Amino acid sequence: MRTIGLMSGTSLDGVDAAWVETDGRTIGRFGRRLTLPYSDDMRRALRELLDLAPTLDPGNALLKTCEARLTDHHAKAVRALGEEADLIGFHGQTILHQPAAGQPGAGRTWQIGDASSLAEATGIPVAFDFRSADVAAGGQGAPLVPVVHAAMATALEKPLAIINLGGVGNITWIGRDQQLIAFDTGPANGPLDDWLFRKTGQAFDLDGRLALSGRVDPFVLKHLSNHPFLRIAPPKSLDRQDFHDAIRSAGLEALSAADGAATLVGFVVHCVAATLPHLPEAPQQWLVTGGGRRNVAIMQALAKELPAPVLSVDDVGWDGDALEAQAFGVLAARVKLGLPLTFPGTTGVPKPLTGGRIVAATSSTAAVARL
Ligand SMILES: Nc1ncnc2c1ncn2[C@@H]1O[C@H](COP(=O)(O)OP(=O)(O)OP(=O)(O)O)[C@@H](O)[C@H]1O
Ligand SMILES: CC(=O)N[C@H]1[C@@H]2OC[C@@H](O2)[C@@H](O)[C@@H]1O[C@H](C)C(=O)O
Repeated sequence: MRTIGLMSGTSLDGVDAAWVETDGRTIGRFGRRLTLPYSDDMRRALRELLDLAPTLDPGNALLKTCEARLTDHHAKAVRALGEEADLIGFHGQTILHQPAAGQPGAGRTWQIGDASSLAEATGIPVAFDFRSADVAAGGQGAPLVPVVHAAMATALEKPLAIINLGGVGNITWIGRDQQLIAFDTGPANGPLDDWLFRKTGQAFDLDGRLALSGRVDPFVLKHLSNHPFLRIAPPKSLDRQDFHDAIRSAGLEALSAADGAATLVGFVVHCVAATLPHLPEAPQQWLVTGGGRRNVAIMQALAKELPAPVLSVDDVGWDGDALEAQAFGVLAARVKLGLPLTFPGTTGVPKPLTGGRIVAATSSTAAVARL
């Protein structure tokens, strides 16, 4: 199947799009990929939505405008890619994530984006709503990408850890017998980006330069490191805003911009190291993906903290900028083929679970024609 995966992650930096040929279990070929960044205005509107999301009415005007703009931005990304495809995997933008572990029907996860409009705009069927069946079954609804990591890592030595450092961090651990364990590690670039924006007006700490010029404050780091999330056994997942209050009250505000950035980097890395007690066996190597792998301060601190070599996924031939988008291309194929998306070891569902829905351009065209 020729698919286009589309991901708009928690860092709100833009839409990643990637072309993949796949049968859902294996990858035939990766094709073109691109990122279509959001304007500052769009990023501001999305961030506002995240703050409002817990009490947001589905008919809210800002929500509707944002959703339409977001969908349009995804359609532009597909057009810019300029590739033919049989299916699009459209993650949408998570604005709220509140799973209720082990309680079927009690949690919720909310990704905005209008799949029918995207199918209409592109003429390609769209797989979407990847997380809600899992949450409805009492799973965490995240992470979803681990099954794709496992498909890509067949030739690599195990046990292996893949760390994704986006707005939030997550880990995929693959054992010698292909056992899969995955969960969110803690905040990653989200709080760091917010700090940089507040203190310097920059969207993020380019290459970690500011953090490298600062010093970790041991008291603030200790305070943050006591967060109970880190001790909870997996499965576990996070909303981008989950650590917001903890970070606000940790004493960060008294620090300089550079020391605050260094301390937040220290915390991101501590969260990764804190996964070790939750893993059946220490990884032989750690592969880092997501934008955080470009932050030199993060990569240096990871290499110091972790007991095995730390590499970027690009070092084993993967594309760390495209990986999540590629994964949603593969997951789209899995939706179409009725293959499971989530597993007891990834989201805590009792047994492997299918998910997602597909909408085709023709159905919505027919619906429009009937009006
Ligand atoms: N050159 C760089 N130097 C430092 N940090 C960078 C660099 N490039 C990207 N980043 C960081 O990576 C972030 C984007 O990462 P990524 O695209 O993996 O996140 P995402 O996919 O939106 O999030 P998630 O995986 O949580 O859904 C940026 O917000 C920024 O903080
Ligand atoms: C609810 C949600 O959108 N979660 C994201 C977020 O960003 C990183 C981490 O938190 C991960 O659990 C997940 O994304 C990746 C793509 C996943 O599901 O594998």
